[in-house]
Amino acid sequence: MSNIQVVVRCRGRNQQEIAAKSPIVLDLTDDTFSITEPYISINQLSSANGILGRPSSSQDTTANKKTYKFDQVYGSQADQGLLYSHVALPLLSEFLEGVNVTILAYGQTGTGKTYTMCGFNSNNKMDELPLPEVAGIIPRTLFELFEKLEYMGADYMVKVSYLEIYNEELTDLLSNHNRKLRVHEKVNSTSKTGAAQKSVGIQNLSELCINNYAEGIKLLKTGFNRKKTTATNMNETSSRSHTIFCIQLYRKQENDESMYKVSKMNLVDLAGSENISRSGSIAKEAGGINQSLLALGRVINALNDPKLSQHIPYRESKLTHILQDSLGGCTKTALIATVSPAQINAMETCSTLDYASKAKNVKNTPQSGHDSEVVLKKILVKNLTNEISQLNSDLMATRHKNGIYLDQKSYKKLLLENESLKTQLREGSMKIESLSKKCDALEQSNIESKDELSSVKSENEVLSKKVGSLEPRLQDANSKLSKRETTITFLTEKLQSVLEKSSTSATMLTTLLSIHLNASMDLLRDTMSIQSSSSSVGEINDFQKQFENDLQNFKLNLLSKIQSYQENVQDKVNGELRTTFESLRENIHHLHSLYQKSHVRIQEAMADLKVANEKLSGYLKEEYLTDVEKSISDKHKEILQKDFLSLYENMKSILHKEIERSIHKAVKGTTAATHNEIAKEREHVITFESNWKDQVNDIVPGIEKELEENKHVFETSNRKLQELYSKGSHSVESISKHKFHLPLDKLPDTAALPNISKKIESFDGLMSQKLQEIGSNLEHIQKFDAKSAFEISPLKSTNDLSPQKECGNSDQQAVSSIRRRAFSLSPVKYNSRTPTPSKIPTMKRSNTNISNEDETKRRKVLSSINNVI
Ligand SMILES: Nc1ncnc2c1ncn2[C@@H]1O[C@H](COP(=O)(O)OP(=O)(O)OP(=O)(O)O)[C@@H](O)[C@H]1O
Repeated sequence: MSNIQVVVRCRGRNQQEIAAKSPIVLDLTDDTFSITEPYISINQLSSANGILGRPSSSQDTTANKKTYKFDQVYGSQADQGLLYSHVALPLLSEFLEGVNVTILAYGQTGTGKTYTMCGFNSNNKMDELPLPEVAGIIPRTLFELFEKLEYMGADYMVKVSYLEIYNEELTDLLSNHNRKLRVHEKVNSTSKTGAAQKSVGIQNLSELCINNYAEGIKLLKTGFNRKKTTATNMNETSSRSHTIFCIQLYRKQENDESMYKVSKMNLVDLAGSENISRSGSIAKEAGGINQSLLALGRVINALNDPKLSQHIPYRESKLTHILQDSLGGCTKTALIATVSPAQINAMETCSTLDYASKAKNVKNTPQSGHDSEVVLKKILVKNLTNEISQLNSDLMATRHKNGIYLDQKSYKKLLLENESLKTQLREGSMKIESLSKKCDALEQSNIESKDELSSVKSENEVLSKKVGSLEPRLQDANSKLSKRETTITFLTEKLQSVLEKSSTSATMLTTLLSIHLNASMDLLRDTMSIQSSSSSVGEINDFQKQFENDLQNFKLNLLSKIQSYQENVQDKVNGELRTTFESLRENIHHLHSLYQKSHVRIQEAMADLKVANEKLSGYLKEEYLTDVEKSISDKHKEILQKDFLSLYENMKSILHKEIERSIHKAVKGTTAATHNEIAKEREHVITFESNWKDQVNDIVPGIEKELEENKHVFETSNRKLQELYSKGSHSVESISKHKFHLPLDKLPDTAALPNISKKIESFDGLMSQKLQEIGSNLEHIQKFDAKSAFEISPLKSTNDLSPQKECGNSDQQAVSSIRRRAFSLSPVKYNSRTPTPSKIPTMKRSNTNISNEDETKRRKVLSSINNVI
């Protein structure tokens, strides 16, 4: 078992951070690289963004410092080569030994994940060697892999694939086809140990063979350019997706030549783990990215916690499902956490470091040698042969025809795919339907919530109106209360003064009474002293005593009464009035607190309403409306497509009908016109025929006569010729006889030769005279024809029917053409040396208005009549 190796890479401050004058808050043991003291501290707990998260127990925390420890820490001075040689190269060696390895780059957007993994930019050319300084882990690994394989002289095969995970959707970055990719678990039953091993694979993902570094880098570049990137606040070319570049190595085993060891290297560039609002990424997208990253976090948490380790939630996201083996599985894994040193990113840096320190505790059980996946050579060759034969059959099919052709198997496969796509489409449309229903329901609920909102608003308005109306009343009550309070104090004061006055007057009264009493007593005493001598002194004494007693009683009575009155007043003032006053005050307080509570409640309700309103409008703006817009546009597209198809069909049928109707009309019109023409022509022909017959009847006897005469001349000439011939032949025979039977000393008689030649010459003259006579006769016939209503027209051969040619021909040509035509019609063979004019003249109507078409028709008719005749 070994822990995931966790490495932190801190880049230097970028332009944005420098421009923001954001100070460096990260403290590293070494600005380049530290493996012996791999500490990293954040200097400030509070940042511009607020309080940073609480440190976990494994971190040292002083008041303003939070320190983490990792396996390796790289600073801004560390270059690509250094990181590669310490992190990737050891893993490459293990990979060559047959161990599955994974390197993950994790961190906030713009901190250098893609830089670390690929190092591409528009200027550098990775396909040129030596590798540029900025080349990241993938190009360096590809280069080193082939170097090592060549050095080892191993029998190997390398395949690569490039996968993108964007919003939980998989894309094959090395394929032009948009085939649906599916994560599936496969069982590698060909393990050497015989035990069935499970691994996660991706159906339909292209795995392309590469033979050298250049081929590998070409594929990497192709896939890299297809990645989804957007400009965010933090990075102009921010990768919005997770990508996995996978290298698979099949290496022949040294001890068993029939077996190939298979190892896999996953090079993962994760999407930014940023805070949505700060990075400026689209909410849904960031949600999708974070869903995978959160799932990754949960997997790491579960792997950390023995209680949760019973069920590791690998299937919560595509990313964790695919990387199942890399986290807590049989793969040797390294995580590179990239961070920014600036204070403005301190929050994200802290959360990245927290994440990374949790990952540090995850334990994997990398397998090497006999435990790793082994494939029989036969199976490997069989797989490859199948692949090649399929490609070949596709190629053959394509070569034999133009366009894209597939062999039967591929076609069937395509059909199956097509069928499954159709099913998916159906499912999709069903989903759309259900979604649109949900949309409707949402719309309904939205309307309801709007209604609710408006009713709450109106209630709120009523309440605020009530509050408004209550406020002056409360103020009124308050002022009344204060007035009453002043009245009460005034009254109390008055009462107090009255009481004081009454007590003083009572005292005064008592003193006055006692003075008076004392005076009366003195008077009485005086009277008594005067009357002491008298008899009634005893009575007077008694009366005096009685009077004194009564007076005393009265005094006491008065005092007690005054006291009770005073107490009564006091009680009244201190008791009832106070209680009334207290209850009044309490009431006012109660009323005030009630007012304040209702005010607070109303304000809370207003804030809640505002939040709900914002949420609703945000939801409506960002998700609901986008979804609705998308579904509406999809529906629109679908409807438009349908409409277009039906329109197209309608147009087609209308056009067909129109064409048929036009053809029918044209045929009808042409037939009628033709019939008309034929009828007209027939009339013409009939007239011509009768004329012709008349003409022929006139001409024929002359011709017959001429012929008869010529016949006679011919016969005589013929006879003469025959005679001459027989004579000649006799002479020849006799000559030859003479030649062969005469003795050599006897020469033939050459004196007869001049005679013979003379005879031949005279015969020749006779013949030419006769021929001249025939010619003049024919001229005579022609002249005769020209005078009549018809002229003898050259009956052209079919090749000479064009009117221009006819018009352009000279008389000479016309005559020769008459002759040619006549010969072509005559059964007598054409003799170019002695052309014989046709005995049956062809005719042409002298009327020049007749169109060429009519002319042609007429000629045809005449020629056919000619033939018949
Ligand atoms: N260590 C480094 N040295 C030099 N430049 C760096 C370093 N790290 C990153 N950069 C530069 O910072 C910029 C952003 O880097 P990068 O695109 O790799 O970020 P990221 O983490 O992959 O972002 P995102 O998640 O948005 O794709 C790039 O221009 C890159 O060249």
